[in-house]
Amino acid sequence: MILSVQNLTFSYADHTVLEDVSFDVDRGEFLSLLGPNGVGKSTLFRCMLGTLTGYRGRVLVEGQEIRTLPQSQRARRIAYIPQIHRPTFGYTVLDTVLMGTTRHLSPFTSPKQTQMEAARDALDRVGVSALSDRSFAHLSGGEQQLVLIARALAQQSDILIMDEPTSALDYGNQLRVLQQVRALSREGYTVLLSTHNPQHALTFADRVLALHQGAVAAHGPAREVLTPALIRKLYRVETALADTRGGSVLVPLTEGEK
Ligand SMILES: Nc1ncnc2c1ncn2[C@@H]1O[C@H](COP(=O)(O)OP(=O)(O)OP(=O)(O)O)[C@@H](O)[C@H]1O
Repeated sequence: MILSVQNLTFSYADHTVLEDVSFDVDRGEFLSLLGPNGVGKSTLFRCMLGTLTGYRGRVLVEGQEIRTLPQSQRARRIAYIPQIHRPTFGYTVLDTVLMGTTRHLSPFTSPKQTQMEAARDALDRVGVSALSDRSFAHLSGGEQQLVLIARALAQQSDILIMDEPTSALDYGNQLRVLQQVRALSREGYTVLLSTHNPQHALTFADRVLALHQGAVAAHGPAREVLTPALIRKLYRVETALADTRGGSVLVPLTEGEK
């Protein structure tokens, strides 16, 4: 087990968002986090990243409480991959990825050979090294998301936290990014990824953690816990599960079909 969240309770002022949340994550696992808008997915991630520290309970990374680690050590263990945003700055793709290595740099040094190698290797790993000299701002959303993943890999952390990385992407780019993320987990990276699309969890994740009203509603292998009953509880919609050549598919039921 690489991560352990134990009895985590977090409140913003008097608004309790997470209450007594516990789960473990194994090395190399791809865990998908599901739950309705406002349930506390981002809040949970921010506690796990050590950026929110006022929680009760424990967040342990290989037995060490995350909020007691200095920022540089936290970044060595866990990388956060943000949603894409439209940047106004004019960095190249390679410079953007090099920023993932800056905890090794002082403001007065230029990237060393090893950092250049880490950045180029990371771009290569996610299949976008051909974009190295392009302007990051001018890439498509899918390409930008892959570059942000490369930046996290260049940071050389072995745990990747991704908050709705596919929300701004078209269908093809969503699948390409998720395939890439799954490939990284098969290489040994531990991935926690939140999504509003339970089908993505069903197709790509090993396990699912579902939050409902601040608590864990389900936790286990994606194909076992992602049932129409859970979907109804989380999202108040009716679905059916269909077996296809490509795996299980959640099908929304219309009024007449329920
Ligand atoms: N800085 C803050 N101060 C006060 N309340 C906050 C703050 N950030 C989030 N909240 C509240 O905490 C709750 C959980 O928010 P959070 O962003 O973690 O949910 P989420 O599951 O990630 O939502 P979404 O799926 O819509 O992105 C919400 O009710 C939100 O309004």
